[in-house]
Amino acid sequence: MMNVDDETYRRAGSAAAGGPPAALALTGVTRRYGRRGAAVEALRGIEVELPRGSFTAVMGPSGSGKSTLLQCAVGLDRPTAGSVRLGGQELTGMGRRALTRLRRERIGFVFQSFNLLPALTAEQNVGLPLRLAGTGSRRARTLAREALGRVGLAERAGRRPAELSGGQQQRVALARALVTAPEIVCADEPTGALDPATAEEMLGLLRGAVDMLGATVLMVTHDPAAAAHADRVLFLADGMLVDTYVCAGSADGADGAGDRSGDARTGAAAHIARRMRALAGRTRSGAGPRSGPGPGSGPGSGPESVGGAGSVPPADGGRAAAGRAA
Ligand SMILES: Nc1ncnc2c1ncn2[C@@H]1O[C@H](COP(=O)(O)OP(=O)(O)OP(=O)(O)O)[C@@H](O)[C@H]1O
Repeated sequence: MMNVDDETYRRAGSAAAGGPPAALALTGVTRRYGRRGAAVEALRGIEVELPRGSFTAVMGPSGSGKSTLLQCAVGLDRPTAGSVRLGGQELTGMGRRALTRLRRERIGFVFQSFNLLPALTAEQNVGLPLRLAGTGSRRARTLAREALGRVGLAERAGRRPAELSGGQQQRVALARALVTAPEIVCADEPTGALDPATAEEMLGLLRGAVDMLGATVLMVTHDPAAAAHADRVLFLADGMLVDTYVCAGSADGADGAGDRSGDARTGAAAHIARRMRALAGRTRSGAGPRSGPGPGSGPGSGPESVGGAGSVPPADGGRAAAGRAA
């Protein structure tokens, strides 16, 4: 395993390189909350592209901007500056209704707390996005059953959430996220409420959605073992993208490419955990979430970079690392 340059991601995802547009592209994304002296810069100049059919994890200390990044990426929040493109379409200028529709039809969501409707059966929950998009009930039912079959819950289609275990509920949520064949699946701590064995099952299903269905997954997690299932891990600190790690099992991992064994993942998880510890140490030692605009004191601007080849050179306030993750 190693931390390699993200050239492959740039090539695979960049419309500028003549290929199809990336599933998702963030350019110079900044999100500032509040005003003047009380302003918090939750994101500062994020540059990232997610190629189609890739699995990207986002990690970082508490308050580093992970949720804000996810929300800006899927049109739930609006960047203060910068561009967010889904399949080449710019989201930042879209109206609220158009964004709601786009999210419903083109983005799948999986949340830590499952977010299933308790009065509906598993099948009805999974079919709901289709029904909202105008699909007829019979067709929605067929597709929902297929999606439930893919997560191993065909037999539970008639159960309500309260009659399912936590892991089963999260599998229903994944089936619901995938049923519209979305351009991106956005997973916010999808294993946060699951025990380790159930979490592994869930991550295997997410990984399978990428490998078998060609889904593009963007997942926020605090868990290095979960992140190790991804192709690439982005590390945020103080609103900046300060490091990236390409997992061994990724087709792009130069060392151990394609090795998705448990051993490879364990090694990747240990490596990711070390980088997180380094980031947490740096954040504790003085670079909390920034107040007010301006470059300078983030973890990426310290005397040494965090973690290796994808890290931030000290002089540029983090923008170079952001560029490398594009
Ligand atoms: N609505 C808001 N108003 C003001 N500040 C906000 C708002 N949302 C987030 N922030 C601030 O932006 C920064 C980034 O927050 P964010 O929730 O994105 O971090 P995070 O990495 O997801 O944290 P955690 O791991 O604790 O969930 C924090 O300093 C937070 O306090």
